Amino acid sequence: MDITLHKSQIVNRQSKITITGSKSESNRLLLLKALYPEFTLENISNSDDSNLMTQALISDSDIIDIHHAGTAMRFLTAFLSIQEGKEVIITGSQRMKERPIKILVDALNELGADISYTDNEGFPPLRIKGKKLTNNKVSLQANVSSQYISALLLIASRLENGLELTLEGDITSIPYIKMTLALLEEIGIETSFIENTINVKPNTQHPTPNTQNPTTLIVESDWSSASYYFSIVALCGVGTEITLSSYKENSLQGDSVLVDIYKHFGVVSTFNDNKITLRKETFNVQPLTLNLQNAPDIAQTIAVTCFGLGIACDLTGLHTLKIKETDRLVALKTEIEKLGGEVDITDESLHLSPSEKINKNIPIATYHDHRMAMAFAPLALKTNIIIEDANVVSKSYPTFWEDLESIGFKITK
Ligand SMILES: O=C(O)C1=C[C@@H](OP(=O)(O)O)[C@@H](O)[C@H](O)C1
Ligand SMILES: C=C(OP(=O)(O)O)C(=O)O
Repeated sequence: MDITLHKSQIVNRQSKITITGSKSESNRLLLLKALYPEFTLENISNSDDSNLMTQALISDSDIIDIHHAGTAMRFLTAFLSIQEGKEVIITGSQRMKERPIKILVDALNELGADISYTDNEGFPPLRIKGKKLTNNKVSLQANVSSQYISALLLIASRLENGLELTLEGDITSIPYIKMTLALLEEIGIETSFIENTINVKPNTQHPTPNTQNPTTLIVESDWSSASYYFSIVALCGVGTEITLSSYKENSLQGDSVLVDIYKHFGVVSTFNDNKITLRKETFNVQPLTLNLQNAPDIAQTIAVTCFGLGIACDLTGLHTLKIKETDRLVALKTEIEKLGGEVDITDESLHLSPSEKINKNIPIATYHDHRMAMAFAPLALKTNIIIEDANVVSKSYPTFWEDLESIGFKITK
């Protein structure tokens, strides 16, 4: 379904939006709950990816199709490898079959797993014969995707001797690794991360480490989803406010760095009572230079904000973008250039030149990538824009379009 976003204004200058739980935290906690059922979860993400994760964890089918859900694919590969006596094929969308997984499969097999490729070496689908993993030390390349590392950490406490993981090379997306370790600690598992070595202590006895004190874990709302509101406020007039719930100042999510980044565009954030209010203030228009190695999922949002404001930007640390839902660097260049911008990309960077106009009524292709749809939507504050295959947002934020309508966006099918 393609939709048209007509040139819009935020109706209520003090709009409020509630966003559901972080997709990243949810997918970790769902897996941990499958290993340690005693704790309860609140504010789990309503995203397709988390629903797929939930279903896959209880599936007794011998084929699991995880569609476009990258974290679920990686985390389940580790989970299924320790389900003794079970044999499963895990597959996904056409794009998933192009997203590399060899680094994780090699590490699991070195630990003693039995995982093979049904089609192309290095890529899903995988045939996984669940068994007891007997080794406890492994090294892996850390500059391709942190999801491989989190996947290993999530099952580590269930291995006989725990896990000692040595990370080779530059470590990408570090906040996601720290999030995994923090959640393990929250349920009582001991971990350490010193220089390039991570240790997780075993916890093979039943039930959970925290049995005497069963825990309810409340998932903080999704900061990547919040990024689109930072962009909206940045593109609005001075005085516009949007309040988002439920957020905290000390987040486990690396994308909370938005608070600092968007000061550059005059967006001032105030925390109060688990809510964050974004307010547009006057600001000095200046080019933006930023390394996003720790927060790759907000690269599209930031590039489009800069384009909407006519500001130049130099974004680096983007090497993981080409293996996500689509090659996000190529997708950004193609779509911003349709709108009249000028973009240069390398394998890990994006340069946007300053611009003065935005072409009207341009159809934006989304390439099965939720973040393409959501990142371009705020431009409707400047001009009419068409978003192709708009349902793609359900991968992480199913009510995105309704929420935009509630604050004044005019949308027709
Ligand atoms: O662990 C996670 O929840 C994620 C890690 C990041 O992936 P990479 O480490 O591959 O950059 C991020 O882009 C993805 O959306 C979610
Ligand atoms: C990259 C993303 O997700 P995944 O890797 O889990 O498919 C994302 O949500 O931006």
